[in-house]
Amino acid sequence: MMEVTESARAPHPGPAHRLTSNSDVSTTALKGQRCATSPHSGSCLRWISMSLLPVIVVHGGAGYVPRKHADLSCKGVSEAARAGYVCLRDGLSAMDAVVKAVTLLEDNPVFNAGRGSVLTHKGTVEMDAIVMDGCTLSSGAVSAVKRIANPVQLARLVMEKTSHLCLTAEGASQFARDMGIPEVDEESLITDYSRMRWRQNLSPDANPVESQMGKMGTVGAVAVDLQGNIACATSTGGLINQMEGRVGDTACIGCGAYADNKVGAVSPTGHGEAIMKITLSRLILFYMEQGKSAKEAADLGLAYMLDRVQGLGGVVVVDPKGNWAARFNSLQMAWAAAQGDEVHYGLYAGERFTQDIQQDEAQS
Ligand SMILES: NC(=O)C[C@H](N)C(=O)O
Repeated sequence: MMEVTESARAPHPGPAHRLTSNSDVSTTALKGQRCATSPHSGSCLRWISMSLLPVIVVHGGAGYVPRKHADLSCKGVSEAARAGYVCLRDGLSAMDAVVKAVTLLEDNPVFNAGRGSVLTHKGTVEMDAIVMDGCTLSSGAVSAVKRIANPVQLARLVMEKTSHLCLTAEGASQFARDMGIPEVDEESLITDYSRMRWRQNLSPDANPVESQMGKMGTVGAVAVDLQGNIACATSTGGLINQMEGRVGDTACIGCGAYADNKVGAVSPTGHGEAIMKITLSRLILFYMEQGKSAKEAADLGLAYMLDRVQGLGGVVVVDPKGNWAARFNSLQMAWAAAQGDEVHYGLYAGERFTQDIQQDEAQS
């Protein structure tokens, strides 16, 4: 994994910051667990941590974050993690929490998802999103969907209201209309920054593959709730100047997300074609099934992707006990984790800031 020395960058404005020197952005194993059965989950048996649950970990995309977006990215992921954590603390499900967090990130124009999505070669917005429930292995996804503000919510409806796993393009739009989801003006999803980068990449001497790393910004979340149920969600505008109709990893189960109460959950970001070639999310969970920790498995999966298909990216990972990891081999990845009434976040490798959630709530 890329080792970046501790950044001189100041943490984003806000109370109660401290910079830790902990370069291991993941939790350690814990003591004191019990086994429990949820009234909602039938036969799902889970090991529940007394101290590490609930937990949510979010990311705002791997790649290079422009300097002017660095603080906004950290603020965005911290707020999303915090909002998801409040859901969990209030007893809502892991699925509620990841959808809440990803919805906020989609609404934030700093990220490449929902509002702020990158543009296709033709200058249009086509988005992919997925959710997965680790108790039942139910999943829902949409791909190449247009003119809706929150694709992650549509993905959840695909999971809950249809017998399918993925709806695409016009079929997904028709389903959104059937579900009463309002259509938004495409312009409202497009930022000046996205349009500027689209124009730059239309020029004949542009290198769109290289510039992918300039704004990846896909968003995602993984969570374990108080019942020990696990869920994940991922949402993206895709790759800069991608072909119309391109379906990336985000809409594909096992690639752009996977959650299983027995093992953990993964939400990745990075070059979608590389992620799909090695089915990154499921691969990382496979390593965890073999006994690797969340951090070890994340590093092994990312190293394999780099070695085998020269793909860069990042992941957030949780296991059923609430151990988590945020790992990446790109230059940056905005991430945040909320656990034990603290939010940890960072942007460069080895960087970790911490805020106290209760103290912040008392001050606001
Ligand atoms: N920003 C990203 O992570 C891109 C996304 N994985 C895709 O290829 O569509």
